[in-house]
This record gives sequence, structure tokens and C-alpha cells, in this order.
Amino acid sequence: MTKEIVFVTGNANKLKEVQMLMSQVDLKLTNEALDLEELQETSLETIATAKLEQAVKLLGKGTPVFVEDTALTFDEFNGLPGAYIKWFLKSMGLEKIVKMLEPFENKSAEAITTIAYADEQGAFHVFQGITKGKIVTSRGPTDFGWDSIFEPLESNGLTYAEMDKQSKNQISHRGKAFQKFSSFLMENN
Ligand SMILES: O=c1[nH]c(=O)c2ncn([C@@H]3O[C@H](COP(=O)(O)OP(=O)(O)OP(=O)(O)O)[C@@H](O)[C@H]3O)c2[nH]1
Ligand SMILES: [Mg+2]
Repeated sequence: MTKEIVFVTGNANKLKEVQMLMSQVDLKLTNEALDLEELQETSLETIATAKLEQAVKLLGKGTPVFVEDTALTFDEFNGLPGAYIKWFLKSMGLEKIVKMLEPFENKSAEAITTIAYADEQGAFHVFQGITKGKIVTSRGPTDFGWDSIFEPLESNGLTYAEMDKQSKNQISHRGKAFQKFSSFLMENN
């Protein structure tokens, strides 16, 4: 029987990418569209695990469930905004985020997705994907977070927003994290 697995996220753009990324795995992927509380923390693993604890409480033990938290870290700021990028985006917007780095030569950044998964036995597993790049003036559609200001090293000069979804998924932080997670699920199914 095909195993059911629940992805708890309130972010429709994430869900769309994750559905594509996990399409090769023999699973029934369902979504609980809940916005879980997020810790104020710099450890990405701690944030993802705390989100997962809430998800397990909501769904009950025994249901395979995962969450993911995505961060954008600036090298010049020693990793900040990191997981706080969500709140920077909400309060300041893209243009001012780019301006924060204006006085500095170093525009290097990393996009990081941390997945936390609870299996049927309630054991937690963490997977992470990192894509290096730099912060640039917004180019491309602005319908998903900071996609238009992040230019990955591997993209031949395109921002995430200028790439089609399939090309983004091949090199993205989320793509890399879900590659690891999918392999784990296929080995342990
Ligand atoms: O340009 C982007 N490309 C991406 O690939 C991407 N992935 C996430 N984000 C944004 O970065 C913050 C993460 O916060 P986040 O991980 O807590 O997400 P969220 O609160 O929206 O959903 P969730 O926590 O319910 O899953 C939020 O502002 C997201 O919109 C992205 N922006
Ligand atoms: Mg969130």
C-alpha cells in the first residue's frame, strides 16, 4: 500500500516545488496548510525540529510528517538574516534588503532548506540542502519570497526568479535537501 506522508506548510509556493521534487517517490503526499510557530533561533536544525514537534502534536504520533524551514544567510552578516528573512521580507521588502548590503563589497549569500521528518515510530530525521550565490538587484517575477534577488553560482547569471521551476529545482537549496530526503525514504520505505 502506498504510504501517506504529510507536509505541514502554510506556503503554497513551497508546496508546489515539493510536490515536483517528490514526484519520483512512491508516496501519497498530502498537505496541512498550517502556519506553525517559529522559534527565534539561529540554529536552523533547532527551528525545523521545533516546528516538527508542533506538527507531531497536531497530527498525533504514528503519522509520518515533515516540515521544512528555509533561510537566507548573508556572509557579510555572519549568517543573518538567516531564518529571520521571512520577517525582514514582510517588514522591509526586497528593495531594502538589497540596500542593507550596499556599503559592503561582499554580497555572498546562502539559501538553506532544513527538512525535519518524523517517521511512523516517532523518530526524527533532519536533511539539509545549501546553495551558494549572491544578492543582486531584483530581476524576474516577485511572486515567491526572495527568488528575484538571489543569483545562485550555478545558474549562469540568472536569479532563481528568472529560471523555470525545473531548472531551479535542479540546483536549489530545496532541491538538494529533498534529494537527500527522497533517497532516505526510498531506502526505508
Ligand atoms: O525566494 C524564495 N525562494 C525560496 O525557495 C523560498 N523558500 C522560502 N522562501 C521564503 O523565505 C521565508 C522562509 O520562511 P519559512 O521557511 O518559515 O516559510 P513559511 O513560513 O512561508 O512557510 P512554512 O513555515 O509554513 O513552511 C519565507 O518568507 C518564504 O516565503 C523562499 N523565498
Ligand atoms: Mg514559517
